Amino acid sequence: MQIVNHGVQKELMQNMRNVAYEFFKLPIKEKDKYAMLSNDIHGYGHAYVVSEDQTLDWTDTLFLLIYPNRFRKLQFWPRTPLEFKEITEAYSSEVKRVGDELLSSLSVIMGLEKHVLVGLHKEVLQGLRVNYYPPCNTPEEVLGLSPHSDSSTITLLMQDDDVPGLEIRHEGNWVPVTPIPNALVVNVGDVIEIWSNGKYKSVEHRAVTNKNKRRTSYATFLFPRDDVEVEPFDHMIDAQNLKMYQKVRYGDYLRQSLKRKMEGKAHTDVAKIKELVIEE
Ligand SMILES: O=C(O)CCC(=O)C(=O)O
Ligand SMILES: [Fe+2]
Repeated sequence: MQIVNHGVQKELMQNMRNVAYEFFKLPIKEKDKYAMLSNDIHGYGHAYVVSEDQTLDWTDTLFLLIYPNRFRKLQFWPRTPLEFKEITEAYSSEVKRVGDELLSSLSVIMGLEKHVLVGLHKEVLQGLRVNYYPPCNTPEEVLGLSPHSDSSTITLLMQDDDVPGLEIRHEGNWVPVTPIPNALVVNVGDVIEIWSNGKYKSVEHRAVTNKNKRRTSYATFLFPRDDVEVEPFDHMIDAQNLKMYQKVRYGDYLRQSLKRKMEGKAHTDVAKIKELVIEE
């Protein structure tokens, strides 16, 4: 879904776009000062290696853990432009407010008290991934971001207003998510899929490239702490809806799925119960 009237000021959204673009415009040498280390998720990085033919996705990314504050690794936060930190903090705190509200509503929709879902995270972790897709001469030959679902609980995504690119898989087809100016796109992530025993499916999506225009997207992921054990809620399981997912430690699940990222939803197999024994 896309949400509007979320209360995040459009000036703040635009400032976030501006500082991110200032960063991606820097020479590679400057950006590489924040380069992601091979065993880490923080910092500036290039695309994931995707398909068997080793095609790279047409994107540069910057990933930062924002909350809880103690998880920040400030050495990976761009110092150019100067306002980057301040604006990223202001933007993220606003998105956090909207995210908390969404988690409360989801909790109620899933038949739980308002605060239960947030509580189950132990702490809600919030990460920001900025994806920068330069214009691409051959958009039919390369993807911006290969098909995947997010390993988060939910994702709140800001798109550029004037350049489409995001597509979701619906009934076997790729359907563009046409940007609504200043809306936030909300994706159901894998954690909701597991908790709901598959009733609310994480959405498979991808980003395509554009021949003439650059595009940037800003994905805020909300997810549980590593030590949280995620499994379907008892009240979502019955004789008609057998338990489809086994208990997984979230940290293990996340690491597994980052390794296999971008093969559609293949990484969710880690949590799926392989053989369902149906008792008469
Ligand atoms: O660029 C987009 O719209 C999609 C980004 C995305 O799916 C992600 O960062 O997980
Ligand atoms: Fe995504």
